[in-house]
Amino acid sequence: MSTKNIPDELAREIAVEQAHVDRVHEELEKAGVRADSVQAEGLARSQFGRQVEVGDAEGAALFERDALMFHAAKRRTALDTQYEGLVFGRLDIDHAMLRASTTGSNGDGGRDGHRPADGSSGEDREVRYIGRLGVRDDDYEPLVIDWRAPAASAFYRATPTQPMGVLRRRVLRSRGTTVIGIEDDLMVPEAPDDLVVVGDGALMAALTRSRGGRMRDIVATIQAHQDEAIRASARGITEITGGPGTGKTVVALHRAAYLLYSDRRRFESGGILVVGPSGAYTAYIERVLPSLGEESVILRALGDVLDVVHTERLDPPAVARTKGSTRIRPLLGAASRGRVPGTPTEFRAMVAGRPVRLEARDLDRVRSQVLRQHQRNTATAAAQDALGELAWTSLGITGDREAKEEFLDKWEDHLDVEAFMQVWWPQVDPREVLLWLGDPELVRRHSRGTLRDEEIEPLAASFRLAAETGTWSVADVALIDDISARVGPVQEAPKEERGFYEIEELEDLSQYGVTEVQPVVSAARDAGAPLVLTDPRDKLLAGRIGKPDEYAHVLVDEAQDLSPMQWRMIGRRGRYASWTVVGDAAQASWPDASEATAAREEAFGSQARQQFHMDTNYRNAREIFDYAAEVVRRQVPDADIPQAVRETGIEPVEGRLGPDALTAVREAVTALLEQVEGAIAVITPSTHAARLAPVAELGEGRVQVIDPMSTKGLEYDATVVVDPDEITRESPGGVRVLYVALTRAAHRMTVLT
Ligand SMILES: Nc1ncnc2c1ncn2[C@@H]1O[C@H](COP(=O)(O)OP(=O)(O)OP(=O)(O)O)[C@@H](O)[C@H]1O
Repeated sequence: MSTKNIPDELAREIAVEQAHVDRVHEELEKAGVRADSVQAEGLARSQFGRQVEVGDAEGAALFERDALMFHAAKRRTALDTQYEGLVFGRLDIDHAMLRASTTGSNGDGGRDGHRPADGSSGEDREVRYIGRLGVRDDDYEPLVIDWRAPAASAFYRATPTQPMGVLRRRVLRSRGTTVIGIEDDLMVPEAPDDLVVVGDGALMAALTRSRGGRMRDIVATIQAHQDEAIRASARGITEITGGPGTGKTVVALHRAAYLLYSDRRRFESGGILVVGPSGAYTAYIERVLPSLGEESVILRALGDVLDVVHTERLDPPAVARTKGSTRIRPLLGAASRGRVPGTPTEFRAMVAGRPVRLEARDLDRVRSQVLRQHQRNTATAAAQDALGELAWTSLGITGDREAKEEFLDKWEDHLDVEAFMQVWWPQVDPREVLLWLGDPELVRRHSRGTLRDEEIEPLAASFRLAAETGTWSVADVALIDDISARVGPVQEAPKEERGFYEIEELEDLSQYGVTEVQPVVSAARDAGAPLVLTDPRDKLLAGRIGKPDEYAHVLVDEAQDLSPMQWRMIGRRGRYASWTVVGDAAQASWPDASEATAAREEAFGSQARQQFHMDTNYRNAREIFDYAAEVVRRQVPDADIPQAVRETGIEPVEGRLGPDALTAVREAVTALLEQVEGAIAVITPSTHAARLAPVAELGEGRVQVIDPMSTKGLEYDATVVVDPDEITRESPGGVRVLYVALTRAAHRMTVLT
């Protein structure tokens, strides 16, 4: 075996790998040119009709190639945007060893690479390169194998105890198309003489690097137990649990890429939805899938699940708790079924020569009866029919079938009836229902004892705040979705319905007891044009809420934080989906675990489960994680505590905030800016947030001042955790939220008490 890290040897090895990487890029260039010409040719054919007769078989082959080339080109655009190498791994396999082993045969996927080109010996030896996508040469020989292909699995699964025929696993580090480093792991006790071993191991190199503002993929260093979760069956519910920093998020994202590879037809057309806690989180992870060549996954924060509402605003914890609990559902149900404020309480007209008079009680009865069977927004015709029946009954005529039919026929076409229906049964936007609930009396009446007295006024006040500020809160989004499922999608008013005569009719509504008419579909929403809305009400009601999109796979991260109402919202999008669910109970901010579990079970249905538990912390230096674990263990004795693998010898620094918090934090940040190269977060409770904001100006964009809840799922090179006691006090999740804050730093942490 050769000696480690001799510069000449490393340079020689890099040159060998560079030669192969160059060849791959040449091939990819050729494929790009072919793709362009195929695209141009396809365009010419579609423009001039099918002038060239192509035999069926040839046509099919051409189509296949078109698709392949197009796909390669599409992926290449994704790859161009990031600098990590296309080829990142190499396996040196000994097939004789593989045959001799009794345990190592699974998952090898057969011979799929090529003979060593670098002078290494042996008939049984094979070299396989692993990359972000598969590339073949003109003879269809694989130059690189897609990391998700079965033939690549040994790259992730081989270990010294189960080498799967692998002698050496090599990770190539590249910048653009240039190989800049090599990290080898030997799978056998002694490497054959021709196999040089360099580097200190790829994982440690990856973990010690500095953290920027975006999560990076881990395709070159996926660990065996992570690979099992990534490649697990696409069916049913896959649960990934584990403590902080154990790679749950990054593993789940690689799983999404794997699912697309393994069943592209199903998952690309059916769609994959990834839901995370906040906009900061989706911005943090948004590069991972494109860097793996996948762009078709939809990322949504909990405040962005509906197409027309985008919000980051959080309610005060107590209000968020009321809104998140299913105890609010009776209120939403009653409000959605109730009388639309401002609509008529009486109907009077002459129909078929007979005077009809219906009172509030009659109208309420018809409304309840229709809404027992229909969604309000699609039940206009049913309501008009039911009202006609009641109108007939109210006349007290019995046994005259012909007269009844004549009456109902007239009823159907009557202009007064039509005009009445327009105002009595308007299309109801689910968001308007919430605005009605700004009235505490209405909340009290409709909630029928399911809400506590002290919950009612703060809840109503939160809807009034929405109306004043023109912003919904994150918890409101699930309520809007719930009401939407009850009232049904708002039907776009067909243009002819707003004919001239109707406008005239609508003008004289006082005879129906209507005092004020508000157009339910506002002009701004009707036009569909991008408008800058300044009126708070217009802002709240912008866009039209349609039916929820459904997906083939739903991935929920930080699942422990979803409220029961949020589970219901996500469940509506995954009724026929398989799921990947990622979470850690010890980091939960939602206080009522059992209610959330019930809602989550309902969303999953009876699908089969598979569970994967991650127990190695790859994020935090051991010293930092020990500090955090100590804090959480005291109050959450059953917390799922992982093992941190990386020691730095640098303990967290404890200091005092003192009377001048800004100076103390500024000093801490200034010191950290010297010590780390990447991102730094000042994690502060809201009490200090405004005062500490100026610290963000230090360090040219490297420093962020952020609240503890918003750091969910994120990580930094270093953190300053401000006033941990206050973080615990102000967060609904208490010490669990402090635990989140204390586990965000990879390399250094300062805690100011
Ligand atoms: N196999 C690996 N190779 C390199 N880095 C890894 C590996 N697994 C995890 N990591 C890194 O560990 C860090 C933590 O990963 P991730 O954010 O996915 O953890 P998590 O379990 O979701 O954490 P939390 O629950 O605290 O949000 C990331 O920087 C990730 O890239």
